[in-house]
Amino acid sequence: MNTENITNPKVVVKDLNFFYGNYRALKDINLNIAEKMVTAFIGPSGCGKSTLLRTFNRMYQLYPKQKATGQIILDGANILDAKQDLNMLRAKIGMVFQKPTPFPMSIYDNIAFGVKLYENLKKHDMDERVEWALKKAALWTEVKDKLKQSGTGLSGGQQQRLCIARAIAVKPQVLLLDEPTSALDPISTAHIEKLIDELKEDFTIVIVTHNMQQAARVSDYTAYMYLGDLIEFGDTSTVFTNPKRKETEDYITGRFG
Ligand SMILES: Nc1ncnc2c1ncn2[C@@H]1O[C@H](COP(=O)(O)OP(=O)(O)OP(=O)(O)O)[C@@H](O)[C@H]1O
Repeated sequence: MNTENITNPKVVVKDLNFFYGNYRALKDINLNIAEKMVTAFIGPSGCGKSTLLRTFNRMYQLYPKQKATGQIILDGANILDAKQDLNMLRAKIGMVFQKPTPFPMSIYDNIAFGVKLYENLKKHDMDERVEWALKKAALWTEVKDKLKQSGTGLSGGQQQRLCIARAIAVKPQVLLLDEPTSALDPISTAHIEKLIDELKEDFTIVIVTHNMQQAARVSDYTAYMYLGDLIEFGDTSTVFTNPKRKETEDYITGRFG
């Protein structure tokens, strides 16, 4: 049911369970993530959206009591496998958080820092990469004359675009966005939504959002979750206009949640 219409998925989630200690926060999730499309995870608070997103780059690895079972397959390999190199994984799967988190360094270095972890570029090539990432993140014209200034001096919306530029600078295949606009004003939010639409030309995007209008605007596919279960998954227009499950309909029409 959760894989229909996605014939060539970028990421395949198979029988995924997630545990915080003894608490099972994700229950037998099966899901295909379409390549170079936007997939949104929606559902009421605590349903497991962020937990699911974070399994994709093994964020939970930092916490000994957290555990995932099942498979998440990227490029034919299970990224949950103990043998998976986490640095390589995070180069392939980038993440942007809810609150803009620029490093306390210059705009230029915010971008170059991550690239240096993976590639040994000459100054000219690094300059080009920084410009490329800032252009992709629709921030270049605003910052090109102040690349040496601190990233923390930018506005909230600009900081979030800097974080997106930082994530894409290492040329990941998948970009995870965890409520990327919830700390932003409506104009900055519109800017980021437009950007998401442009970025899917190059990247596979997965977004967690509390805002259903946002999910409807930016995503191609939507997954509705409740209490750790994936209740419904499908193309966004169907999920929003003609959901198969009553629980989904109650949530998206605001009768619940
Ligand atoms: N560090 C943790 N330790 C124990 N339980 C946790 C932890 N983080 C999340 N949980 C629990 O796991 C479940 C899923 O949480 P998660 O944050 O993934 O939900 P969410 O849908 O993203 O919620 P929200 O929309 O409020 O951010 C919730 O019941 C939550 O209380």
